[in-house]
Amino acid sequence: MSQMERKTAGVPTLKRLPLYLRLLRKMKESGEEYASGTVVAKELGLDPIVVRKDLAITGAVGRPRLGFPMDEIISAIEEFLGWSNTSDAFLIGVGSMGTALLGYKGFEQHGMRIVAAFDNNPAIIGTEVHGKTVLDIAKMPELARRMHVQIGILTVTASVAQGVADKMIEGGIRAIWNFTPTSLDVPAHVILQREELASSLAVLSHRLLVESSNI
Ligand SMILES: NC(=O)c1ccc[n+]([C@@H]2O[C@H](COP(=O)([O-])OP(=O)(O)OC[C@H]3O[C@@H](n4cnc5c(N)ncnc54)[C@H](O)[C@@H]3O)[C@@H](O)[C@H]2O)c1
Repeated sequence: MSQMERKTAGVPTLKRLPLYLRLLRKMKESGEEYASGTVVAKELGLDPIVVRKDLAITGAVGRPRLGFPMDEIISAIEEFLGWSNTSDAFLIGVGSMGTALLGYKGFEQHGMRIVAAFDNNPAIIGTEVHGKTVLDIAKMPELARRMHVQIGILTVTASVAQGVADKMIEGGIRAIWNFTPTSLDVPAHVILQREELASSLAVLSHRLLVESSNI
């Protein structure tokens, strides 16, 4: 499929697809050969109509009364998310957050491999963190270019985030996963995804507050 033909989906659908994938991989492991939207919806506590629409957008075709052949639906979701080919990523800022992300082995199952980590602190450069030797940030743009790295994970101190993002872009990085609270200014061709634990916590705290006042 060419880039021009590729369908896109809304953010809520994109966020649900990994949940389906995790469940379907588990179902496959336990020997199931077909998956129906109804079963997926029931397992995940979602509306079956929503699940059916989400799965339809991946282009997978269900069989009457059986559902989707397991391998087909799994490949269709992986393909749709761009997870069928693993993309290389650089991580910049090997502090508490960066170290935690470097230690997470699950990213490869989700289409991303952290191939190198960088910092500017001489006490950190050259040390090994979760099996990766931390490199000097000064080498990052040149290495990104040479290795054709497309994804940059930004876990530096907030005040330097823009400058480091500029360096990523200089190195040809096209997608930045921004864990800092800094709003980045980037050219239109660069994809930004901001991760904010405080936003999720706000939802949790508010729901707890409402539930508590209703008891
Ligand atoms: N997204 C979230 O929900 C969330 C949660 C906690 C922290 N954060 C943010 O994540 C970032 C990292 O937090 P942390 O607790 O790991 O901080 P930290 O101080 O432990 O780590 C920051 C790292 O960035 C490095 N660094 C600083 N300037 C640099 C530069 N110019 N080039 C390369 N490396 C540089 C530092 O040497 C350090 O190793 C912060 O911006 C913080 O606000 C985000």
